Amino acid sequence: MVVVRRRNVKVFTFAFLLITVTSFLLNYTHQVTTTTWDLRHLIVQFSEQVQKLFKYPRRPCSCRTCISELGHSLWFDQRFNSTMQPFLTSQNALIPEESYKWWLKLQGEKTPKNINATLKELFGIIPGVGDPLQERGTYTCRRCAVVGNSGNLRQSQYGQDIDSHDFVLRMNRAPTAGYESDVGSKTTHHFVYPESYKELAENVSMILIPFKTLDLRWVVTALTTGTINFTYVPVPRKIKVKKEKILVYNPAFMKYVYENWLQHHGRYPSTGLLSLMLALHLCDEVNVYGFGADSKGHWHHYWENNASAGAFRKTGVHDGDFEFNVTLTLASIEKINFFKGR
Ligand SMILES: CC(=O)N[C@H]1[C@H]([C@H](O)[C@H](O)CO)O[C@](OP(=O)(O)OC[C@H]2O[C@@H](n3ccc(N)nc3=O)[C@H](O)[C@@H]2O)(C(=O)O)C[C@@H]1O
Ligand SMILES: CC(=O)N[C@@H]1[C@@H](O[C@@H]2O[C@H](CO)[C@H](O)[C@H](O)[C@H]2O)[C@@H](O)[C@@H](CO)O[C@H]1O
Repeated sequence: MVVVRRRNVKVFTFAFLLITVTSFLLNYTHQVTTTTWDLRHLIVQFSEQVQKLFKYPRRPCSCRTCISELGHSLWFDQRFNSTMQPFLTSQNALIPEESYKWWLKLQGEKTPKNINATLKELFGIIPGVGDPLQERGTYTCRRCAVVGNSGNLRQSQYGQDIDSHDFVLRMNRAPTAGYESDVGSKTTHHFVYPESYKELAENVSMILIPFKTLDLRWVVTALTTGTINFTYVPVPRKIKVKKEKILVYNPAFMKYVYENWLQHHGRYPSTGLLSLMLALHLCDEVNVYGFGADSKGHWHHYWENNASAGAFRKTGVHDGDFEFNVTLTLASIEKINFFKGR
């Protein structure tokens, strides 16, 4: 009788400990699971969490999985470099010589102004710091939607889903007015270069992607004298964005994207890939919308009716197919979620 009771106490103690430790570990990872008393399932979960705890004593985020956690895909681990800085800031405004040489060739500027003087002038006008996307809170789950401009967004009804993210990143001439049910209405960050600039709402952060020295100088004049109105096409003389809302994409990060992720395909990365890569480094969960062709194989923009338009794949500046494969591979290894639209 006493022996049976002792055994019961042992079994009870073991079950109690198992449940306590498992729930602690699940809590530790903030993993959302449905309650189940299937012992085998519980043990598998338990061992997975123990493995994670040993692998990542301090997890980088509180989502179910965090993008920057390595060890799941060799393909990803060989490309992802968490030390690369996506933004130039007033404190980090130095472009390494090798990156600068590469970047200078992108648009073949004939007589570029001195880069250090240009950056000094720029960061004398914009603070280049203080944006929520630059600051990594400890132990949060930063959910980002990267919204490309593909026609596959039309009739997708993704609007509400896109708007539910903490950060919504859009680019170039993308409109939301009139397309809300498919693309949403929230924008926290908008990627532009002088030739693709569009007026932004007051609360939106503008991320300038500079492809040449003139692009950096354009920001200065567009906020002050309005003297630059032409690059390789006409560009707006003035922009209405608040100085505090302007961020600058790092040319060294651009080179990293070109080498590590694009493996030198195309002349340089597209705005879409540059946006996606920035999100991969700054967000914990990335959901991708509006990339790729529509179901009929057309590569037009969602706000245009010309189904045969497909500059993204035709100009030869970007390798649209290679870029799209990188995106699909990221989705296949569950680093991003890819929403293919219609
Ligand atoms: C004529 C031309 O040069 N078009 C380029 C335009 C154009 O300069 C701007 O819209 C400004 O007017 O910009 C581009 O980009 P664009 O503004 O077209 O689209 C943004 C990003 O969305 C993805 N995309 C777009 C259309 C489509 N059918 N499938 C897609 O996957 C791509 O990742 C794309 O980068 C650019 O900057 O990269 C790429 C385009 O090639
Ligand atoms: C249609 C075309 O080939 N235009 C190029 C132009 O490319 C565009 O550059 C943009 C950034 O400035 C952006 O990357 C866009 O996606 C590209 O199509 C530039 O390379 C420009 C440089 O002088 O030359 C134009 O012919």
